Amino acid sequence: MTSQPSPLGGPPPAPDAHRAESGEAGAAPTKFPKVVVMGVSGSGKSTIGQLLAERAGVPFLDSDDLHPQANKEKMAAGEPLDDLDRKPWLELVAEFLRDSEVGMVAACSALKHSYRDALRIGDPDLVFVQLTGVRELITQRQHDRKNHFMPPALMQSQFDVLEPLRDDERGFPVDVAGDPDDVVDEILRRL
Ligand SMILES: Nc1ncnc2c1ncn2[C@@H]1O[C@H](COP(=O)(O)OP(=O)(O)OP(=O)(O)O)[C@@H](O)[C@H]1O
Ligand SMILES: O=C(O)[C@H](O)[C@@H](O)[C@H](O)[C@H](O)CO
Repeated sequence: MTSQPSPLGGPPPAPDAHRAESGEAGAAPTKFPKVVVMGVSGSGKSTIGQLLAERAGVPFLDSDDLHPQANKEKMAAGEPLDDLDRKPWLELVAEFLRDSEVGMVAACSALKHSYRDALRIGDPDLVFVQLTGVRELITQRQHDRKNHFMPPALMQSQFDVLEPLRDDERGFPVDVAGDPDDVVDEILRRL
């Protein structure tokens, strides 16, 4: 990972920024983990991921920025990505996760178990926050969003491909019906 401009955004690294909120006074600060905010298109990965990173004081990576141009063009043309399209992209995201010396938040669809396995190569302790919600709500939000390469016609394939988190995967689902600040409050409580 040398020639690519860094898509890592957010404030400077602050490894101790996330402190135990309910711990006793003087409790040791907890180190913020590497977190992947995952889910189908329109579930709010970019919105929630960015806000979570801001509130935790850690860098944010939007994995959409790492898609090869060919992937973006394929989606824009109404064709869903397949495993082969996603493989090099997931490897790149895993590299960013591996190379970060501090906790961070990445927004990445990570729809299948095998994709999450590929990301865990970057950090075996990754925590996945799966954004969930009623399909109509997510589809509506995705539809209402402007200026994005992902066409609403691909929503069906996103839900078809999604394999929800299994019990043996570190992480938890979070409902996205509420406003973004409330969703992030819940994530911070549960991390
Ligand atoms: N909790 C929320 N409440 C209201 N609107 C939301 C919420 N979360 C996201 N949105 C809106 O829904 C739309 C989709 O959100 P966003 O772009 O963050 O999703 P995404 O999962 O990153 O999508 P994609 O993977 O296609 O980039 C945006 O217009 C965003 O402002
Ligand atoms: O795995 C995938 O199919 C892709 O990552 C998509 O989820 C898009 O990147 C995203 O939704 C578009 O914004």
